[in-house]
Amino acid sequence: MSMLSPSADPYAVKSHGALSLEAELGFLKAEQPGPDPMALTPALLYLDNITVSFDGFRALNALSLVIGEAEMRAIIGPNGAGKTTMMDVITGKTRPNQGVALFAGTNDLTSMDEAAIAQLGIGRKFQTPTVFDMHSVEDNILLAVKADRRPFANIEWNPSRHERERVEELLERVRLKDSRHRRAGDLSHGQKQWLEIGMLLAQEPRLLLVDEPAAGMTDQETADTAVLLREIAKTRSVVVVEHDMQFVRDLDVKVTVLHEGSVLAEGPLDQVSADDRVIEVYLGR
Ligand SMILES: Nc1ncnc2c1ncn2[C@@H]1O[C@H](COP(=O)(O)OP(=O)(O)OP(=O)(O)O)[C@@H](O)[C@H]1O
Repeated sequence: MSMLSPSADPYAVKSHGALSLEAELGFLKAEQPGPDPMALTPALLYLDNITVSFDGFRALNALSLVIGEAEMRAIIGPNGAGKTTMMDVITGKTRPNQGVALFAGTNDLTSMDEAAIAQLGIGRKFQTPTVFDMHSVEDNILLAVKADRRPFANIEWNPSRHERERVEELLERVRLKDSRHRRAGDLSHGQKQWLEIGMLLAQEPRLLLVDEPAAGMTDQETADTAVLLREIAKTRSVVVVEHDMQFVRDLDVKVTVLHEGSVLAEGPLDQVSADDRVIEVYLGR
């Protein structure tokens, strides 16, 4: 069986869905020696040779990254490494100067606007939670369930049975069932983060981008968030940018280290944290 891998990915990702397109585009690489057990999923997100320049400064420099279906990946790296810029490219906020960004095989993210990319099923959670403080937890989730991505979706306020069931599922999933009647503004910081994750899940994203979820959380909330994201990643792909190394350890997933706009190292946390280059530019500081 043919194996594919982007130029900077040492892992052999089985990329069945994107095979013919990548072959057409000329990305077919040589046979890899053997499958990597951490990467036996079809590619959902495929970035290759992405460069973003701001007035000549390369915030991303020939960045390549592949995320599989239902894979969670942690992205770490020093300030200014390009983590936010990478998320901005994936969500269409920033256009790369060069490179390929494909989603689910055939969707060229570099030619789509932010709304169209969200519609494809890419959800983004920023560091600061944005929930409707004056509304109850339950109503926040219901509003998100109502914000159906399909055109001509029902805009009646009275929730249907299906919508009620969905709200229950989501409240359960993000551990907020007991807080359903509380004002969102009265939740703890960690609970607000979970509420926003629940609102994003209401949109059924195939890929969830999460920016520093553990920042400002208590130790218990941080540990619970790792469990929550691991549950979510059973059925969806998740990319988590994080500086909290204990949280990254709890996620227990493949880690990509960015530095100066490129991938510096990739692999299990124990492996990358023993890498001299990673220690020098990030962990050893
Ligand atoms: N709009 C912009 N104009 C000019 N330079 C920018 C712009 N956006 C980002 N940069 C620069 O690009 C580099 C990468 O920034 P980016 O925010 O992507 O890094 P980061 O890894 O997310 O950092 P942090 O961990 O601090 O959030 C930085 O040097 C930043 O100053």
